[in-house]
Order: sequence, then structure tokens, then C-alpha cells
Amino acid sequence: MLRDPSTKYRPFPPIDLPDRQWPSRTITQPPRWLSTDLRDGNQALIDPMDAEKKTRFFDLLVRVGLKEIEVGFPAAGATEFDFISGLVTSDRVPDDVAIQVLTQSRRDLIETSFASLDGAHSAIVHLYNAVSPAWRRIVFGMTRDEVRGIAIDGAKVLRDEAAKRPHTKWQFEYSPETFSTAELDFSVEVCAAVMDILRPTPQTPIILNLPATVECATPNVYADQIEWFARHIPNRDSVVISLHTHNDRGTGVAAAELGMMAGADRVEGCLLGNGERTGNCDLVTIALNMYTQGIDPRLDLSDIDDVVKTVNYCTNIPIHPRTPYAGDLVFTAFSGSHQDAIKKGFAAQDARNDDYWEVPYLPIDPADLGRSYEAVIRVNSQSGKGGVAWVIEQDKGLKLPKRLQADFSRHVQALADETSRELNAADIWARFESTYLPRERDRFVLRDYEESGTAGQRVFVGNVAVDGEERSISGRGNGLISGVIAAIAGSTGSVLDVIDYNEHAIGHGADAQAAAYVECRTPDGRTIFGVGLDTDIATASVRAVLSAANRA
Ligand SMILES: CC(=O)SCCNC(=O)CCNC(=O)[C@H](O)C(C)(C)COP(=O)(O)OP(=O)(O)OC[C@H]1O[C@@H](n2cnc3c(N)ncnc32)[C@H](O)[C@@H]1OP(=O)(O)O
Ligand SMILES: CC(C)C(=O)C(=O)O
Ligand SMILES: [Mg+2]
Repeated sequence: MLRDPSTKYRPFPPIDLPDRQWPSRTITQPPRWLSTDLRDGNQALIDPMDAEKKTRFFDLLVRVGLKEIEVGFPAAGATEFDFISGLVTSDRVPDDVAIQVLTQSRRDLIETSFASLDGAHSAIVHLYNAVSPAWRRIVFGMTRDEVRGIAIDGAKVLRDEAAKRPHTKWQFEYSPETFSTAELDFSVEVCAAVMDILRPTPQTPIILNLPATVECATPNVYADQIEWFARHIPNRDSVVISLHTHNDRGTGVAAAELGMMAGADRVEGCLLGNGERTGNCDLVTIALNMYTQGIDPRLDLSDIDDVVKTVNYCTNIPIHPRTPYAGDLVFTAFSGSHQDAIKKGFAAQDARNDDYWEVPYLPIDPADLGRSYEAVIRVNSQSGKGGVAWVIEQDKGLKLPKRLQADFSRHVQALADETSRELNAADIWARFESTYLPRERDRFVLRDYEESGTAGQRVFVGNVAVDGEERSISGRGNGLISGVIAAIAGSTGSVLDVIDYNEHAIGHGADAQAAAYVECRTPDGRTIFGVGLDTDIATASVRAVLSAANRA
């Protein structure tokens, strides 16, 4: 008999916090950010970064505006140690940037960590040990008191090593690793014991970083834990509460957002969410989420492609095309109704001409991230007339009237179904040309024409190849278009009824072109469209009528 695998797991218990405040709060300002790309991100890579990649990544983090950067785990080995001590002695670290290193709570490792920072003007030493019941039992085989003792012993070494190097502005960070699966009173107890050793003040606060080392519950539970901790930690004004979420349940960003609402001051994460297992909190997503709420995250993500390219190069991990904000396809609509709404959104945006962004289906202006509007609409078999018209307008400047859009869309749909692939602008233009624009084998091919007469009585005389034979055809009407219609009727015996006509210029100045569109009804009741392009608007209209006649 098959066993139900869910019986292997235990539900995460709720937090007893009936008067929780965070659900009615909003995020109003950015937190202090820390990038752990070069540490938590790096330790999760198949091939950890070498010095060249770490340097390149560090420079990116500085460009993006990170002011706190965890640069590695000095005791891990020579690559890490040398990179960190090289960074300290280089002039790469701007004065307003503090570098941070991580260490287990073991004397030799802490000493090595301080040694790597010798000469730094400002640095954060980050100490951690796990505190949850499972880790206490499985990893350490220790009681609560003994595990608290690991933290206290480490804090003492931190205090003493820092005292030996008074020229560096030291900050301390302590992480009760596995905080999110530990008893809250025990996390507070351990953190308070560390504070007793390191004696933070409001001027020199300690960073208490509260990790969801493995994400095990819904993000509201993490927010409850943060609010509970913030209420119970002594000397709250001497503490910077920091969040460090992972993404095991896919809610690393959500947990950090709710954690900020619950009172946290600082957020740790990685650009594009790299990190152990399913990753760390994605700093790009959480920062740009703020952007869309009208809050400046104080990170510069205006060249998102630079971020993507550098992260990809350094980590050797491709980013998914649907990654929030940064993926290749996140500003692209293939489906008809989305395209229609986006196209209308851009038109409304132009008409309003105010400072607000309101384009359906685009939560953020791609231009704010250095992306163009070109790829916003792409065409395949899921697309509709709005999308096709958008591509033609962007590519060739043609503003097709609504019913012509619908007519042309059927041709594009047929092509998409035939080819079963995305259609690019060249494919769409080729189909437009072959459908509406003149070809030598058409029934009517205009060579040139003259127009004469008085207002309301116009005469059209055209040199036209009719069925391959060069002829002069003429017609009379109250305007040029009706004159051409009459000339065609003289040749074919059938009169087209013009039911709509549109024209517009394409471009400006000497290079401007004109486009004309006619919609006609045939004597047997069919609707046909014609398109004419020319440098001269009158000639474009003649071509449009002949195009319709050819298609009739
Ligand atoms: C949640 C996180 O991301 S934590 C950061 C994890 N990152 C890394 O581990 C990357 C860098 N790590 C390393 O290079 C190595 O693990 C080192 C250099 C730190 C340590 O190496 P080693 O001592 O050879 O091995 P190892 O990591 O297996 O050590 C495990 C021992 O440390 C103990 N330990 C684990 N974490 C801690 C801690 N935070 N504080 C004190 N002791 C710890 C374990 O209980 C175990 O003790 P035991 O040997 O008595 O059973
Ligand atoms: C070292 C700590 C902060 C960590 O990375 C984690 O718990 O995820
Ligand atoms: Mg982590």
C-alpha cells in the first residue's frame, strides 16, 4: 500500500501574538541593505568565484549602491582570505562602504577573520551559531545552555580581537542561525547574552540578524517572529534588527517584506536571489517592489542588463526569463488581450502626459531599468490585432485604422499557425507588403497620373498597366479618389464603394512619407482594404485605391 508522504512532516505552529501590529503597517522607507552575494551566494555555487570574479561582482555591488557588503568567509581558505585582505589594502572600497565577513563561533576561525581585515577603515564581523532544537540535538548534541555558551565564547573573542585593532571602526553582527525554527524566547536569550559581552549602545548598535535559514512556514509567521523578537529584545534602541530570508517555499521576498513591516531595519540578500538551495532574498525584486510603491529603494538598478550580465558571468547561473523585473521576457506580451491593453496604455500615457505610470500589464516602466519598449509586444499565434498593429507602427510608423488592423491580423494569424513560431517585425512586414502593397503582377500597376479640373469636378488620368498591358485610364469625380474609382469602373465595369479613408504622414521633414488607407465595399458586398505609400499624400491615396481594386 502506498504511504502518504505528507505524514512525514509536521505543521509549523502559529506564533502566539494576538495583538500583532504588522498587518496594518506599510513599508515607507528602504531598509539598510546588505549584499551577501560574495558569501551566502558564493558558498552555494558549483564553482565558487575566484578573485577576478569576486572583484568584478564587488564593483557591481558598489555601482548599484550597496553600502554594506559581506565579502566572504575568511577562514574558508586562501582564496577567500587573500581576496578579502587584498580588498582591504586596495582602494576599491569607497569610504561610505563597510565590508563584512562571516565566521563560525570558533576562536581560530574568528582570529583568522580579524586577520583578513587588518588595516580596514570600517568593517563588520558577523558571528553565527545555530540555535534551533533540531540543530542543537542533531548538529551540536548540546543543551540550550551549551549552545548559548558557543555564542558567548565567540562574542568574547570578537570583543578582544577588535580591541587589538583600535584603528578600525568595528561593527558586530550576530546571527542566531535557524532563528525561524527556534523557540523565540531562546533566540532572545542568546542574543541578549551576546549583547552583554559586546555592550552595544544607540551610537554603536549591534546588528542582530534573524535568519530564516531554511524557510519552513508562511511569511506571516516570520513577520510574527520578528515582531515578537523586536518587542522582547532588551535595549531595542541599541539593536539593528536584520532580516535574512531564504526562498525554500518561494516566499523569501514576501517574508522579508512582512518582516520590514514587523519592525526590521535591515535586509540581507543577493542580487537576483542566488544562494543556498532555492536562494536568498532577491534584492533586485524587493528593491524594485518598493519602487512600484513610490518608495526610492536607494539602490541604482537603472541598468538592469548590466546587473544580469555581471551576475550571470560571476555565478555561471543563467537567470530565468521570467525572473521578476530582470528576466528577458518580463516586459513582453505575446497574448492578444495583453497587447491590446498595453498599446492603449501607451496611447493614454502619451495623451495624459503626466508623471504617473499607468500602463496595464506593465507594473513598472521598462525605461526605468534601462530597457527599451521594443520588446514589449512580440507576436506569435496567441497575438491579436493590437499587437500586430503595434509592431507595424513601431517598425514602419504605420498607424493602421482599426478595421484594417483586424483584416491584417487574420493574415498574420494564418502565418503564425503555418510556421508555429514567433513572428518578428520582418516577417510581419513581408506579409503586409505581399498582402496590400503593389506588385508587378497585380491587375492594376500605377506608372503615373495627372489630375485636373475644378473644385468638385476632378478628372483623373492615369498611365496604368492593366493586366500587363500599358493603358491610359481616366475617370471623373468630385475628388481624386472618386476619379480613380470611376477610372477603375471604366476598365472593369464594377464600382467600388469607398466607406472609409485615412491618411497620415510617416516621419518629418524632407524624408517624410505618407500612408493612405481605404476601406471599400464591392458590388457583391465584400469588404476590402487598400494601402498606399508614397512621398506624396495624393499619390499614396491613388495607390491605396488601386491596392483595394487589385484585392477585389
Ligand atoms: C547558514 C549558513 O550559511 S552558515 C555559513 C556556511 N558557510 C560555510 O560553511 C562556508 C565556509 N566553511 C568552511 O570553509 C568550513 O566549513 C570551515 C572552515 C568553516 C570549517 O571547516 P571544518 O572545521 O573543517 O569543518 P566543518 O565545517 O565540517 O566543521 C563542523 C564543526 O563545526 C561546528 N560548527 C558548525 N557551525 C558552527 C558555528 N557556527 N559555531 C561553532 N561551531 C560550529 C560543528 O558542530 C562541527 O563540530 P564537530 O566537528 O565538533 O562536530
Ligand atoms: C549565516 C546565516 C546568517 C545564514 O546565512 C543563514 O542562516 O541562512
Ligand atoms: Mg543564509
